[in-house]
Amino acid sequence: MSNWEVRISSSRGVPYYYNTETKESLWEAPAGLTQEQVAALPGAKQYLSGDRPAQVRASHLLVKHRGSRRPSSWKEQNITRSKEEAIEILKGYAHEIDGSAEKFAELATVHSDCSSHSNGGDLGFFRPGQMQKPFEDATYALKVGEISDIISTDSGVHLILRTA
Ligand SMILES: O=C(N[C@H](Cc1nc2ccccc2[nH]1)C(=O)O)c1cc2ccccc2s1
Repeated sequence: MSNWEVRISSSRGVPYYYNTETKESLWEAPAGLTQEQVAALPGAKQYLSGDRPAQVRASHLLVKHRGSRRPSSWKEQNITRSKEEAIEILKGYAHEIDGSAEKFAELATVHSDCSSHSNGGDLGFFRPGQMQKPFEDATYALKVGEISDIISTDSGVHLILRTA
């Protein structure tokens, strides 16, 4: 079939159609595709059927490493730890947090390499397409009040607490 897939526009937070072969983008479904064919496109289930709540809210505790997109933070001008070290550090925090939302906010405030540390790690509400994909997927997979396993994005390694 065609090389079309459904993506989300991060600037508009709405779905669009992208042809991976021609690199063409369309706001509306490509002509010539039946309803069934559109529904079967990669990404259609996730972005077209609206099976994800419009927005979620989460806090996170980020530990950056030398491979992070921006290996610097309010805490440390030049972050040189390895990803493996960052994971070990985060495992220690996860153990200390032990499922407590209060402990999560406390440790995020002191230890998170994200500027959201100043608000207990709270990122506020966000919609599909606004945060890095692994972070978004991990958040949507959580129930409200649940804390994620360690997840990795281009920014570093995170623990996520879904709050809404
Ligand atoms: O991207 C941010 N901060 C980056 C680190 C980072 N990378 C992230 C990737 C996914 C989710 C949160 C993330 N925070 C930085 O400080 O280098 C954000 C900070 C804040 C603060 C308040 C609300 C949203 C955001 S998003």
